[in-house]
Amino acid sequence: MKKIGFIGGGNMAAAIIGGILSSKLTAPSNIIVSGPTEEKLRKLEEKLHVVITTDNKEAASASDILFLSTKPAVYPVVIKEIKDSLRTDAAIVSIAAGQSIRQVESLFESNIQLARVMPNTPALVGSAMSAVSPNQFLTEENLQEVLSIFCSMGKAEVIPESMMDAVTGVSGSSPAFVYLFIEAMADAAVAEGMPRDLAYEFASQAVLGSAKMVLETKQNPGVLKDAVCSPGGTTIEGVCVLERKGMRDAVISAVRASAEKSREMGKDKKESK
Ligand SMILES: NC(=O)C1=CN([C@@H]2O[C@H](COP(=O)(O)OP(=O)(O)OC[C@H]3O[C@@H](n4cnc5c(N)ncnc54)[C@H](O)[C@@H]3O)[C@@H](O)[C@H]2O)C=CC1
Ligand SMILES: O=C(O)[C@@H]1CCC=N1
Repeated sequence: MKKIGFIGGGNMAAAIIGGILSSKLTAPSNIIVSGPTEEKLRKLEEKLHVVITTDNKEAASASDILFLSTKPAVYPVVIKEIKDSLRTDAAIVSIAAGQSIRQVESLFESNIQLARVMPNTPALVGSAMSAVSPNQFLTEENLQEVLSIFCSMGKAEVIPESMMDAVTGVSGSSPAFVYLFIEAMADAAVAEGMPRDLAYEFASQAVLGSAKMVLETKQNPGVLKDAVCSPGGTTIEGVCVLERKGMRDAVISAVRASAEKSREMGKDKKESK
């Protein structure tokens, strides 16, 4: 069984590990996580029963598939630390926003097998949307391994790297936008007298069901929207308010701002000067 390592055991690593374990892709004993804070790692160990270490090199040398799951700013430090400890055929999975394949390759200073991936936190509940871009050295076998990991926790598509900034906005960051939407809908229901827990259940199930309608009926969202708006009814009143308040413009601007930030982070330092 392949060993899977994580350099950095934060939110996204925990979501991916949770996804891998719930789908029973591998046993917790085949997963090793490294990080600087022993106390934080102990919590992961207690919850997920994975192997932990404060030594990044130990995690790197033990792994066939190694996730770089620290913040992008820490990449230069951790890559310098681990680059001489990699297994010969190891595949590196970089999940950092805005870190291009070229940037990561140049930090390793060798022909590493690399997949740039943008997952999202719904991995934890088996509903991730992940995008995978392989570099030229990633073998077909390792690409399939990486895809099987991300398919075990939701959907995954191989995409050209040029689409990665758009992906970062539309699926990497967008869960936060959707949570804002759910929270706001629930606040409104509470204001109308609904208990808070019931309000979250109703708002979340409505979002889940609507998303399933788009995915499963494959109808245009505009057609599905029209079917909810009875003539002279309740829904069109709400739709008119959202249009007046610029909801579409706000959402488009938010997704594009995330994509733009990713693009900016991906520029080489000398390019951005
Ligand atoms: N949170 C999300 O929804 C998503 C995050 N990502 C990417 O995942 C990466 C991690 O993001 P989060 O989990 O949100 O951040 P986080 O802050 O929760 O996790 C980062 C982890 O790295 C650890 N770390 C810091 N310095 C380290 C070092 N020198 N060696 C080893 N570990 C170190 C920290 O202790 C922390 O546990 C980022 O690159 C981000 O762009 C990608 C897609 C979605
Ligand atoms: O906020 C971030 O930078 C990360 C990447 C996508 C989602 N979270």
